[in-house]
Amino acid sequence: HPTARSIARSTILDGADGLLPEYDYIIIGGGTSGLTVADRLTENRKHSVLVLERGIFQNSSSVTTISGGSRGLFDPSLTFNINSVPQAGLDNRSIAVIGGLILGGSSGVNGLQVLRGQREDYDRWGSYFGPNSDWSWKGLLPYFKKAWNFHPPRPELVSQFDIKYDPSYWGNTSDVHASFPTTFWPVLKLEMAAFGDIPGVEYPPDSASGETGAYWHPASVDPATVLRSFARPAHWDNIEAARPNYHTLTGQRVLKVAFDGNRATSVVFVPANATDHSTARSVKAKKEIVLAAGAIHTPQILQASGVGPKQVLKEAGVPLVVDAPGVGSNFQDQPYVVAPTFNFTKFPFHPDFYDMILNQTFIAEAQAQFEKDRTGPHTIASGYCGSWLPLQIIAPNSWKDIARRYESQDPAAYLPAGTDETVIEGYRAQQKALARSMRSKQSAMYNFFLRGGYEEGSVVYLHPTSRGTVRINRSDPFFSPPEVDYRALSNPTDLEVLLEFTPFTRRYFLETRLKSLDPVELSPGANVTAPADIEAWLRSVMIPSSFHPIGTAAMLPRHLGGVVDENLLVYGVEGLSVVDASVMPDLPGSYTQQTVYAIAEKAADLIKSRA
Ligand SMILES: Cc1cc2nc3c(=O)[nH]c(=O)nc-3n(C[C@H](O)[C@H](O)[C@H](O)COP(=O)(O)OP(=O)(O)OC[C@H]3O[C@@H](n4cnc5c(N)ncnc54)[C@H](O)[C@@H]3O)c2cc1C
Repeated sequence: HPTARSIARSTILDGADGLLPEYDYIIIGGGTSGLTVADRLTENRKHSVLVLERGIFQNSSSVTTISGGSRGLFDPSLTFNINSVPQAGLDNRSIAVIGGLILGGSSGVNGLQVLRGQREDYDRWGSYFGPNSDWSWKGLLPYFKKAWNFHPPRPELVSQFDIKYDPSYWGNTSDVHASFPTTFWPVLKLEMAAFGDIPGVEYPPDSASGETGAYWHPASVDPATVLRSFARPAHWDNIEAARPNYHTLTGQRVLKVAFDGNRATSVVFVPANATDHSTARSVKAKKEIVLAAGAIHTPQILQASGVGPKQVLKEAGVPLVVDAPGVGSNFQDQPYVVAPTFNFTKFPFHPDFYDMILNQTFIAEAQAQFEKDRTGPHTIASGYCGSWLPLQIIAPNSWKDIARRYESQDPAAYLPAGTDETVIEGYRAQQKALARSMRSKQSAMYNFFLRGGYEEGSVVYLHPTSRGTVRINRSDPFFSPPEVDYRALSNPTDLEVLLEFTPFTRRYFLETRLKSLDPVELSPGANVTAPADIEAWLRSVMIPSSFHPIGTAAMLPRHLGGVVDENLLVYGVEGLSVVDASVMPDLPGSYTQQTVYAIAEKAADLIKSRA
């Protein structure tokens, strides 16, 4: 395929000795957003840029292989893994908080699913600033197009599986690729058609058209190599286009941003394996310091730098630069439940998803085919289809009451005790907007994603109402991981919504054409029907995360607890911005990577425009 343009190749510094004393821009975190922004800022070769990344360059097969989805998730050398605060709402379970810790960040370990939220999601973000904000579907669409290079599915797949797609929602110049495999599991056709048996479910023209419904979507796979397409190969790798103005220093943990008065002037860092400050160094930024350490670590770095809730900083002994109550508040992720799970006891389809796990002959044949011409089952990453549905389809009898009860809550009632007034006001604004989304046909609350096997059951709750926190460790702000508290199910609306998901999912299996496959419920079991029993089961199995953390440095007006403004500049200081998933004020009705790349593209334009 044509390489659309020259990709960056930063000089990768061998230790901190090659550092310049000063750069125009320093980017903290060489992940999904950080490498995208760094590439764009160095394109004209005028500005000097340093990327500081805690992980290292890793190109093992755990990163590149796409067959079966994320392998990095199971390779501890590629990720951080923090234990969350025990979750009172989840039988006191502690949850693994996992993200990419390599050059390329989470884009190098994620599940490769490429999904855009609904139009209303991005319009909602702008609405917090008023009617003229260009944070909107219309304002972001050019950046979605710039961020992604779409490759349509093969014609034979399109006709075999009735796939709808429309390239007009996509671009074709980026080196971040979105593509389809050369084959799909046969049962998916029936499973996708079954969604249409449910009243109200539509099939939009494309997964990226910003609508709800059932659809097929691509994966972040480069179709030319059938390897993972992610921020590092897309925005960093190309040796032919060396950019002398662009340095990358890997294996370094940023401890904090240092200020001269209110101006962010330098970044303090240590080798990633350091356990104290004795080897700390610092490097200066002339124009701007850009935070891109992800939604878990960006708030840690801000707080450790003196930008955060003043009480938290006081308890941690960190001198205050600016009281920013929103830093680390408003933490959100998408709860995930592997169930209800059904087994199709009459299953005339072969092959299926489980052949790639259990059938050694099949796996070997697939491997031979893949080695021959890079086609076949090994081109299948993880999920490529499912449904993203509004509450009124899921809960036809109760959606109005759920939305009404949610809207009438006191916004402070379920936030942590002592939450700042501005953060409460921000939640009040979100509450109004989310209640509207709950009533809208065009905002998805529920997602069922299909794998194409004789067993299915993967449900994601797209717009939880509970809000968590990410705080520095008060006794060791710099070297201990931050304290991550999902506060799962702290808002009772989440349980109300989730209690509707189980009967709805049962309807999908038992009251559509899928009943011809004699589905039998494996988990939690057909006898678990009383709300109290479903609740007990949910509390024991639900994971409050789909690895989509956001919101901890939210782009919201300051009086609504915002941390960054519409230009992504941190309030109350100068020369400091945030460009990663932390800035999303609330979740899109989809997974997050597609949106992170689009935000980063827009961020790069914003930064360049103030150069
Ligand atoms: C296992 C997993 C599966 C996922 N699956 C999907 C999926 O299928 N589809 C989808 O759309 N989304 C998925 N996501 C989410 C998506 O990948 C993320 O939303 C997105 O990549 C986040 O980008 P980011 O730039 O905010 O952060 P990241 O890409 O995580 O980048 C942050 C970078 O900062 C570095 N860093 C952190 N702290 C420091 C420090 N102190 N000093 C220096 N560097 C630091 C990190 O090492 C990392 O490289 C998944 C994520 C994970 C982890």
